[in-house]
Amino acid sequence: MTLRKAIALIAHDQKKDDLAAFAKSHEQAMKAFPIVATGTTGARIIDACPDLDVTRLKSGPLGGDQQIGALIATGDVGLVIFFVDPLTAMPHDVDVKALMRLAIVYDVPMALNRATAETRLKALA
Ligand SMILES: O=C(CO)COP(=O)(O)O
Repeated sequence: MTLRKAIALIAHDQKKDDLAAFAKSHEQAMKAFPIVATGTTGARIIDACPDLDVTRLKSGPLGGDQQIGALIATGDVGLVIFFVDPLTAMPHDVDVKALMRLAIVYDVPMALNRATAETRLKALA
């Protein structure tokens, strides 16, 4: 991991199109940061934004959310953008909750929808 803290990108399945479009429209701003992403989300971001420096972790249900939580705990993540699907039950809901908890514990900004993500990226620029 570089000295610059990473932006973590995560999206539930129903929100992956939205996050890929969001990343495309903010590619320039995000290019200055290493990106970490859960597995399937990361593949979508790499497709949409080939110039971004994306490290793909495990898929969310297989531990990817927890890996991002661990990176928060080690101080390697400076911003989490997580497009959450509020209408679908997830088998790994406890992992998502644990990730949110660590973002709170370590006071790392966590954008859970596009409107918040826009404000956070503007703040970074
Ligand atoms: O499930 C997720 C977040 O909880 C996202 O994982 P994927 O990016 O692998 O779909």
